[in-house]
Parts: sequence; structure tokens; C-alpha cells
Amino acid sequence: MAAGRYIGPTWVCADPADLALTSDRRLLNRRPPRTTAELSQLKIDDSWRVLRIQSEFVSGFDALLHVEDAVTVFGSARTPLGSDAYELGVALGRAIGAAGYAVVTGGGPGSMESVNRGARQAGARSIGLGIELPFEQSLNPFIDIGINFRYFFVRKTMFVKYAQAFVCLPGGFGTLDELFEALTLVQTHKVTQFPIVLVGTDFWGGLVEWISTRLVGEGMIAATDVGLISVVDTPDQVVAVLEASRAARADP
Ligand SMILES: C/C(=C\CNc1ncnc2c1ncn2[C@@H]1O[C@H](COP(=O)(O)O)[C@@H](O)[C@H]1O)CO
Repeated sequence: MAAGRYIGPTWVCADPADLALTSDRRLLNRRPPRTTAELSQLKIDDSWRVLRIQSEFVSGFDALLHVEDAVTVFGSARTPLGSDAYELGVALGRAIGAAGYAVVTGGGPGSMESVNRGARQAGARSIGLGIELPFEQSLNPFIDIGINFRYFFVRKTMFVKYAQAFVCLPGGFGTLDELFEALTLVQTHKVTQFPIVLVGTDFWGGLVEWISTRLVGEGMIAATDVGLISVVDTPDQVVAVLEASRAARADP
């Protein structure tokens, strides 16, 4: 990792096989205890787990305390270096950074890396919120504040708490999960004045069309909910949406 601040869990495993067990997996893969001894051990393990979760929130809050205006960008972990999609991410990170925002990503490879790279080129604060995975992965090298989280849900809190908007580049399940979580938060008014911008009309058009016809048509969402999403094609258009929202926040 480049010079900067790195905060994250140091996980020392006595058994190398344990390396494949991430903290999220330990938490979620519950095997019902069979003996009294196992039950007692589970109670102790889960109590300590709560303290680790708590400490992860504290580390995140401390590390991000000084972040002011920020935009979180999601996108595929698999975007190849040098591809058009990668270059779009670089231009996007640069444009958001040049507009005066810190840029937050998932800290990984692909589009995350491209956006951090662009933010770094713009001289903006470049933040990567990584996640412990069952395979070796370090934060990408274009990050100034990097945190490696054990728990997805703690990391997700940070994505929202420190951002004024979400932008999604094309991506897979991870990106869709992050998009729909953001949409639910805005729809339920957990966050307000929070633009959600999808970049790439060709990539996202089919999904937005399905949302507009099927979900609205069957009464699963309100027609106005579709308006929570902006779909654009260029970094300048993303910045225009961000600036309109910033102006609305300043003059409600
Ligand atoms: C699968 C590969 C790498 C996985 N590494 C990740 N590192 C950090 N964040 C990730 C990773 N994978 C998913 N995410 C999060 O979801 C979004 C991307 O997921 P998608 O399924 O690729 O769309 C991204 O915004 C991250 O927050 C290959 O090397």
C-alpha cells in the first residue's frame, strides 16, 4: 500500500485452515451446540465477538472522523486494468475529486481501484473501506485512508455515514447489493437528500426499465420511487447531479 494510514484487524490464526474462515463466516455459519461445554463456549465466543464488532465501529468512526463532503462509489471488482470501464472509473474518481469531494470505495481491485486512482490524480482524499475475504487481498495502492473491515455490515454503515451520495459503476452482485441497500435507506427515509447515480445507460437501462414496469406495475414500489435513481453516462453528468443535491442541501 502507498504511504498513508492503515487501520484494520490483525488476524493471527494458529491453524492455517482457519484462514479460510472470515469473521463474517464465523458469525453466520452457526452450528447448533451439542453439548453443555459447546454451549458455554459459544456463549463466550459470541460475547467476545460483540466486543470485536464494537471495536470495529470505533476504529471506523475514528479513522473517518475528519471526512467532510464525500461520495461513495461502487463498482465491479473484476474490471480489467486498461479497459474502457477502468478508464471510466479513473475519470469518474478524478471528476468527483476535482469537485471537492473525498472519494470512498470498497478499497479492492477493478473499478474500486480505478476510482481511487482518479481521486488520487485529482489530489482528493482517497478512501478505501476493504473487507476481509477468504482469500488474500490487500487494499489497492491508491488509498490515503484505508480500513480493512471484518464485518460487511460495519463496513456498510461507514459507506453511508460518511457520504452525501452513492454512485454505481457497472458491477455484479456486490454492486447490486450496495445499490439496493442504498435505495431502501432512501425509500424508508433513513437517509435524505441522498442522490443515487448509476453510470452507464446501456448497462443499467434494462434494470431500471424492469423496476419501472414490473415493480411499479405490480405495486411493489411507488412510481415516485423510480425517481430516486439517476442514470447518466459521463463523469460530468455525475458531478452535475452531485452539485444539484449539494445546492438543495444548502438551500432546503
Ligand atoms: C472477486 C474479486 C475480488 C473481491 N474483492 C473485493 N474487495 C473489496 N470489495 C469488494 C470485493 N468484492 C466485492 N466487493 C464490494 O462489492 C462491490 C463489487 O462487487 P461486484 O460483485 O464485483 O460488483 C464493490 O463496490 C465492493 O464494495 C476478484 O478479484
